[in-house]
Amino acid sequence: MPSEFDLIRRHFDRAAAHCDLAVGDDAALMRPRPGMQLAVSTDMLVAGTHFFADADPALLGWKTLAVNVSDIAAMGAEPRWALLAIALPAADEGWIAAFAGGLFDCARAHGVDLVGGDTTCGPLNMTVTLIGEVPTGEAVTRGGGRAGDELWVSGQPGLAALGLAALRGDAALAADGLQRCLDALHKPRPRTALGLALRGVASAMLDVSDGLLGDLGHILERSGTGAVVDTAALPFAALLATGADAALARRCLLSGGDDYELLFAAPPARREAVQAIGARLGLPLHRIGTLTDQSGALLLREADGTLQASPATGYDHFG
Ligand SMILES: Nc1ncnc2c1ncn2[C@@H]1O[C@H](COP(=O)(O)OP(=O)(O)OP(=O)(O)O)[C@@H](O)[C@H]1O
Ligand SMILES: Cc1ncc(C[n+]2csc(CCOP(=O)(O)O)c2C)c(N)n1
Ligand SMILES: [Mg+2]
Repeated sequence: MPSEFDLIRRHFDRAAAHCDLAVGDDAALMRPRPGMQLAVSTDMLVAGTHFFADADPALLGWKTLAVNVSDIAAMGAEPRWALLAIALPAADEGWIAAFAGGLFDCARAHGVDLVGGDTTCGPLNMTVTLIGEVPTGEAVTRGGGRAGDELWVSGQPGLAALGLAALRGDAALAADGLQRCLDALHKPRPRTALGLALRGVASAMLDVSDGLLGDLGHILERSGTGAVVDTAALPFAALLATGADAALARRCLLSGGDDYELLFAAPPARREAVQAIGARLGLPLHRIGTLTDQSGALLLREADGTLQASPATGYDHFG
């Protein structure tokens, strides 16, 4: 049976590109580049709550890091250093090797060093702490939105929630649609390049983890604004193309969660700049509404022009 230290050495100790001291000592040593602020975030994944216990370990490794990279991207920061705290029910080396493979794939794709962590025996869960860098004063927070700013969302929110609904037997999807939804659920692609490009363009930003309307509520709260969301501008077509029925597609897109898309506000004068960023990155950016001066009020404008108030509720672990 491998020891805790065998596991760390074999699976989690890899060359780190931009740190003075990584895995193996009591603490890691990193130097932020001059003129940079640190952006620090942590996110935990728990078996049964965030994933099914029999999930593919390589995909789980990817997602464990990706959901944290997404938070750093949402600040307009560059992800740099990660710490991984993991509890494992057993020293299953095949499982751990596959998990580490997926995690390091994501680390390589986003320029992240794994610099430390903690490995214990216990119910399966993992927590990554991710440290990023952003030029001092340039981070994009949730609180900079102003009435009149336009609201945008990247990519295709709703796919992951549809995938989860399918796994639970609550949605019957066409085979290729199901594949696309499961890929979104299991392998989120954090929008790092978009987050960086939106520095100096977006007035407020966050990543959508708990559902579009619920997370929009955080921007409204921190920015002291309201919002009108045009449901006709939301990207339903790709969800309907999976074979999902319209009511489920709407529920998944508006409040499903697990999207890891960026939701941001930008002044109308920056509309062309936003569109140019989307074109350069080959990433659809949807202009889905406007911030208003009615603090906290979230309204949905339907295709026929009618306005209806909507609660800004999203995924709630205790709700
Ligand atoms: N136990 C805690 N102690 C201190 N701060 C916390 C704690 N839990 C959450 N926070 C802070 O509360 C804020 C909101 O946390 P939350 O986890 O909802 O972030 P999020 O980015 O909206 O969601 P996600 O967890 O999906 O990334 C963050 O600033 C986070 O650091
Ligand atoms: C097995 C299983 N059950 C439910 C979900 C959905 N889910 C869990 S937590 C969460 C919000 C983000 O969490 P947090 O705010 O903790 O980052 C979502 C959308 C899933 N992916 N797998
Ligand atoms: Mg977040």
